Amino acid sequence: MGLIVNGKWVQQWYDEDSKGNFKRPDSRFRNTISTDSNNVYQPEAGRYHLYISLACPWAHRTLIFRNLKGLEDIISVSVVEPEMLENGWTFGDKGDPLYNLDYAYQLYLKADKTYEGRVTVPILWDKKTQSIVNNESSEIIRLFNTAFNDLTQNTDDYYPEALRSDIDNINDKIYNSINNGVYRCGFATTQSAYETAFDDLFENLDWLENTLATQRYLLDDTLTEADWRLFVTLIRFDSVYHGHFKCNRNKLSEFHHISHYLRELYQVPGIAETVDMEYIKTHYYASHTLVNPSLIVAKGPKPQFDLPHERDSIFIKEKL
Ligand SMILES: N[C@@H](CCC(=O)N[C@@H](CS)C(=O)NCC(=O)O)C(=O)O
Repeated sequence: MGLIVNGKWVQQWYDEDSKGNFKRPDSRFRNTISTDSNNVYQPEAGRYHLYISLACPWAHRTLIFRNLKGLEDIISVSVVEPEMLENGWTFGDKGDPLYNLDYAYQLYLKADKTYEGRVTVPILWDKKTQSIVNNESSEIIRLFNTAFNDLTQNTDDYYPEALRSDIDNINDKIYNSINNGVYRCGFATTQSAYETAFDDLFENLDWLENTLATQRYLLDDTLTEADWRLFVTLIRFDSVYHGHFKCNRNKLSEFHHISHYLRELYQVPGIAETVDMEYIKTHYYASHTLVNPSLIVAKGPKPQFDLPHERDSIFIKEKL
């Protein structure tokens, strides 16, 4: 674990404030892909490459959108090693498919030799200019949602115009309390920072359980980006966050409606293959040396996301 300082990789644990609250830094590469004539990054098949970790929930969002939007033949993808230790994300024996680099930080320096800061995934890379287009998942999924539609003819829209402000509002609520909330629990370094994050997380999971009792998705009957952003945290909850990050007031499987909602999303075509629970567990348990110094990977639980769900029957019945 570390960051780039003065063009060099330096080992360092995550940042926190004076009260022991975990601080996630802002992403630095924020370009877009569009047919705008003055935009450097045009939608082209084979031009872009996505570097991800299957463990990282933010990277997971981008892999999901690549599948949902039929971009598998347009944007290539590669997966870093599950463990993230002294050198940060590493490419391992398989190597970096583009430049045969060893570490993701070398890619950041290749894109910008003056880059300073954390080296995070996902990374959307441009093979043509040999630079990073964007390393912020919330923006990459929106690019994937529309930028390549003319190439794929896939016009499925997970951020429809009419729902944008509602999606943005719900994303903010869920990001702070749930997506980043589990990290605020796991990486807190004081009891009070942990307890504040924990209470906030479970208050919002209670709200979610009640919400999903009466509506199928976060934005009523429309499956949107907001659901996929939430999904990546829910799917990791019982296997990782409950134990490793001490989010243990309840298991997610004890929330009836959330569990059925989670199964429904998992069973959408193209999604199950984006989830590799053994890789996910290996990353968290065997990378966070401060949280789990033995690096022993928890053996359970056995995921049950393939079980039937009742979302069709409940919500169709309601509409009759
Ligand atoms: N805001 C970024 C966050 C990405 C992020 O924090 N990724 C984590 C993995 S889950 C990472 O690469 N961390 C490495 C580090 O901070 O050193 C996004 O959504 O893309």
